[in-house]
Amino acid sequence: MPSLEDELFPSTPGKFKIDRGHRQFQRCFASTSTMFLWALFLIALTASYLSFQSFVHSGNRYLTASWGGIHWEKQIRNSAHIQRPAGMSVLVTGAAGFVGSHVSLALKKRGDGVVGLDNFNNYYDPSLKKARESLLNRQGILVVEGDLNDAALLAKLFDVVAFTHVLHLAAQAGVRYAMENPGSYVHSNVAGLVSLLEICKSADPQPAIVWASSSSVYGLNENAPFSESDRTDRPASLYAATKKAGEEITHTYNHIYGLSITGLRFFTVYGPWGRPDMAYFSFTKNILQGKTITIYRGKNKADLARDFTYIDDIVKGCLGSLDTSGESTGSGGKKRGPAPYRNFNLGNTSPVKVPTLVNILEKHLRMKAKRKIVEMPGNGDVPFTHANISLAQREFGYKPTTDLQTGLKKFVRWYLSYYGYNPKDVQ
Ligand SMILES: O=C(O)[C@H]1O[C@H](OP(=O)(O)OP(=O)(O)OC[C@H]2O[C@@H](n3ccc(=O)[nH]c3=O)[C@H](O)[C@@H]2O)[C@H](O)[C@@H](O)[C@H]1O
Repeated sequence: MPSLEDELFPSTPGKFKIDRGHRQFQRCFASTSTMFLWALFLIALTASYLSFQSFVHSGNRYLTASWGGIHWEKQIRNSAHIQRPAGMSVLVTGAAGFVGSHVSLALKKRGDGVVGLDNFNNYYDPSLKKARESLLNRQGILVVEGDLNDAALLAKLFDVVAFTHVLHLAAQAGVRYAMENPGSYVHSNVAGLVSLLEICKSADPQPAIVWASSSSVYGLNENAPFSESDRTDRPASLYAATKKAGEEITHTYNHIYGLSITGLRFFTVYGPWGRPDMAYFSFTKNILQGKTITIYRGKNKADLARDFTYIDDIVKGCLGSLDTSGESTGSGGKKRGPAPYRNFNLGNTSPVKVPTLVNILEKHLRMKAKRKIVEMPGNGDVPFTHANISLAQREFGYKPTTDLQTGLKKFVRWYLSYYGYNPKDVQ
């Protein structure tokens, strides 16, 4: 009997004498088999294509990802290592940021384990973030470069370390920038927050979460000082709206999954290693460079005022919140009982007018500012902020101790040394 190959491509046509019926049967059989072979061939081809694609995809991840591997995991474990009895291992998001770097150092200093996460974006000079990272590295704190929205990275971090706490400070900050780049607020403050909470809720054990909300949630509230029980449903900027959304989103995760949540409403935090986009920082830079500074003024020529809060006081507030956070009750995505849900004001309780802030800077810099006073543009600013801190005082003894004069003096000293000014030339 001829082979199928012979039948398809006979070497000597007419070699075989086959009767009609038999020939028809053979043709039919041959075409079915051919189709079968082609089908097999196509399936094999598709399978190889798909596995090649998946190889390329995963290969790319391993080639481009800045994380992963045995050495990396060892570094993470070392960084998270707890060195005091009953200490905590904390994942600090935004660790290369202003507040994040200060709190990370304070945690490490008292013997807690710290792993940082930061995307080092260029909202402001990333070299300042890198300089803060170097400080952290010198104290044995690793800062992983990555975004909150990278679920695979977050999951991996929780695979490697059973974090007891997450201090979530990574965010798109800045009130006025929200009009320029609204998407970045949604990306970090809403999508990024949910991405982080998804991992935390599934973790076993679940960590307790302390995160940065903002005084801006009070928006158009006119009760002074601002209390946690005041209305927060009239935000004046998209930034404020995303922080308010964060408070609602975290409430949901507390309610459904038993995550312990503490939101901290920071009031205009300032100090050494601060954020260049903030007024006290950019005023300092411009005064030193002899440039004009723009000072906003409210309705009826009323000066704007802020409850400026010094970084060391904020650090104490963060530590107090972490220490009293209580435990999450769920595990692996299942709630086992009610967990704490808290929001606290962390302010200074003594608002200062913006022109007074400028007077203080002039005194420390021994230079006169060139002032331009303009009416507050409708860009999300609120006329004043003022914190009532009695709740945080009661819960964890929060008591700010640095006034604006003292705090700005420390900031100016840091600024001059960091940017290489000779203080004698300035002061
Ligand atoms: O507590 C918060 O939750 C927020 O605090 C901070 O916001 P703000 O209180 O707006 O601080 P900041 O920009 O320093 O402006 C201070 C004052 O200077 C005025 N201001 C500002 C710029 C300028 O050129 N001129 C001017 O008069 C301005 O009108 C204002 O009156 C954080 O940036 C924010 O991320 C968030 O954390």
